[in-house]
Amino acid sequence: MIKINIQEKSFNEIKILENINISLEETEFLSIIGPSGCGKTTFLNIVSSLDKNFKGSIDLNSSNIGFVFQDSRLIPWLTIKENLLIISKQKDIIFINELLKLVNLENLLDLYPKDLSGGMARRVSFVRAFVNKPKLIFLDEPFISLDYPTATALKKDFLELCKKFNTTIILVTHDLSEAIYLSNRIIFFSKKPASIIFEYKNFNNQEFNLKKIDELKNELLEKHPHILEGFL
Ligand SMILES: Nc1ncnc2c1ncn2[C@@H]1O[C@H](COP(=O)(O)OP(=O)(O)OP(=O)(O)O)[C@@H](O)[C@H]1O
Repeated sequence: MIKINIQEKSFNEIKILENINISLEETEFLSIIGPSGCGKTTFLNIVSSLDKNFKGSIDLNSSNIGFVFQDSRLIPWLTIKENLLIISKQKDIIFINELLKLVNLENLLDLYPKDLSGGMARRVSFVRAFVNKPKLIFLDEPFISLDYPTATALKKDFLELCKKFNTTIILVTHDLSEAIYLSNRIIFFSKKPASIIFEYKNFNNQEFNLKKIDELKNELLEKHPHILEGFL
């Protein structure tokens, strides 16, 4: 069980987050959605212990965590193999090869990041998050600026990896359709100072079906129009 209790986070006496209490079961996939600038990245920085300057407490139940960011953050002078090995605690090239195979990247090991397309580099950054078999992965808008087919294929493969390794996920996104497709729980933040305004849980989104996702989205927005507060 992961326990997040953020009573308050401020920058220069401006309150950014308040009263955010979340308990997360293992293997849950939680999406956090909220208006631009409301404090989602600030939240992720606190929860992932990058930022310890806040009132409250975080209990992750594990220190083995992975990250995926908006950009790939691969080290340009290292090959893909070296980029993955450098963060691998076990230096386990067999496991890395297996991961790359799962996302159809097995032929890239000796290439450099500059040799990859943006979509392939982002794929590698997803693989990198799994290299140490983390209990928990944090993702900050990881599908942003990818074209639709590339993002869709990557989302499918990512869900497979999450299932295979029983990983708990916290994803920050602007995109409600993406959150509905990927997660089994969505928490909506208000505009700044962000607090939880709504939570949506256990919806049936097992298969990728655009029509179904749109229906769920429209139903949600019709029943709970206040979740759009701050977006408009
Ligand atoms: N280091 C900092 N010092 C001062 N203010 C900051 C700092 N980091 C973030 N902020 C402010 O905190 C607020 C929330 O920023 P944050 O990046 O967490 O929002 P966000 O919801 O992730 O935004 P976006 O959706 O645009 O990515 C913003 O007003 C931002 O200017």
